[in-house]
Amino acid sequence: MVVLANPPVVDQIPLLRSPGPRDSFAAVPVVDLSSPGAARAIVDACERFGFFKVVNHGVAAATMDRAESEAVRFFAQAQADKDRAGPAYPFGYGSKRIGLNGDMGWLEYLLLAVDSALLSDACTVPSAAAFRAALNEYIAAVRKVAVRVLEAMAEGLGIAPVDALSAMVTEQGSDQVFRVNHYPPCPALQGLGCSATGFGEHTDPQLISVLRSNGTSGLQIALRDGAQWVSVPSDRDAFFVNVGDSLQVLTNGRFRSVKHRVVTNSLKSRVSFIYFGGPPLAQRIAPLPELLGEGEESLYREFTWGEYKKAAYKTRLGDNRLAQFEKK
Ligand SMILES: C=C1C[C@]23C[C@@]1(O)CC[C@H]2[C@@]12CC[C@H](O)[C@@](C)(C(=O)O1)[C@H]2[C@@H]3C(=O)O
Ligand SMILES: O=C(O)CCC(=O)C(=O)O
Ligand SMILES: [Fe+2]
Repeated sequence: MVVLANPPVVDQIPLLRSPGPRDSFAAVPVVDLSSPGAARAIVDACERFGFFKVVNHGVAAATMDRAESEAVRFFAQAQADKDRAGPAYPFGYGSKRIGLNGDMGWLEYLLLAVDSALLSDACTVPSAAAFRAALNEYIAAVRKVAVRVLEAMAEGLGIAPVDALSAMVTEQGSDQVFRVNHYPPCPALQGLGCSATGFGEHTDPQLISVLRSNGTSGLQIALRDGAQWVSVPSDRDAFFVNVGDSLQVLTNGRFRSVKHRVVTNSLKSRVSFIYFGGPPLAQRIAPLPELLGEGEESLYREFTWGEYKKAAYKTRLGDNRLAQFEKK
């Protein structure tokens, strides 16, 4: 039997079949955030895919471009300088290792804490004033998008008050995380019919994640409960929203947290920004009463966000983190 070894450069990184043109997800739901139909369209997309694209979001292209070029400048530094911004846990620069339980990907990243609408003062990385200012401008803007999306969800679901969901990510002590990912190209795999895993398959544990990337594709989502992976065509002018595990529980499974992953490109680097909206640690995560039909029970045992986060951070990326909280 012939066993094909990974080329040494991607040793330890799982390989995936390279996406072909037929794997492209042309039907990604697009929500025009300025339209009166946005609330309905968001609920529909969350029920079908747990994922959608947002256009007409009102964030200036200059805000996104500035943050992107500062990030490119950061990652272009010598490895020793970037390492000085590490380790990634609890917050800082990391490379290839994702989480603390053995996951590896072809990427480097900054994992950062957000306090209110700004990078937390406790998070001294990144230290360059221009990069911090650009990220703060971006974070304030993307957080507003997250709030508008969560308000539209509440409206579409018929939940009052309109900030029933958004308040969870804006109130004092909310657990917001911001991540900058850089996936360098992986030319060693060019023409081999496979790609390196950038970020392995997973669901996000929070309520929602709002993602923006440069024009390089790589993001894939799982359709039909993981039976099929499709590539999401990149759009540097739009945001992409993931339903997270906590929102799945708050809606008693009506919205599904979307399984997603990133595959690397052999020639172009991908830079992405992701805002993760999580509630305060003490927030109880349980289905909203308005969403439970008569006699309908929660599908999950009760837990707080702090309990869920602690359990989630003990799991591997691809594990089904919600399974241990499902009622048998
Ligand atoms: C392997 C892991 C990385 C992760 C913590 C975990 O143990 C399981 C959840 C992972 C995830 C996915 C979404 C976000 O990127 C993230 C910051 C999060 O909150 O949960 C990561 C965690 C991480 O990179 O530390
Ligand atoms: O980098 C990306 O495009 C997505 C990464 C992701 O899913 C994550 O950081 O949780
Ligand atoms: Fe994710």
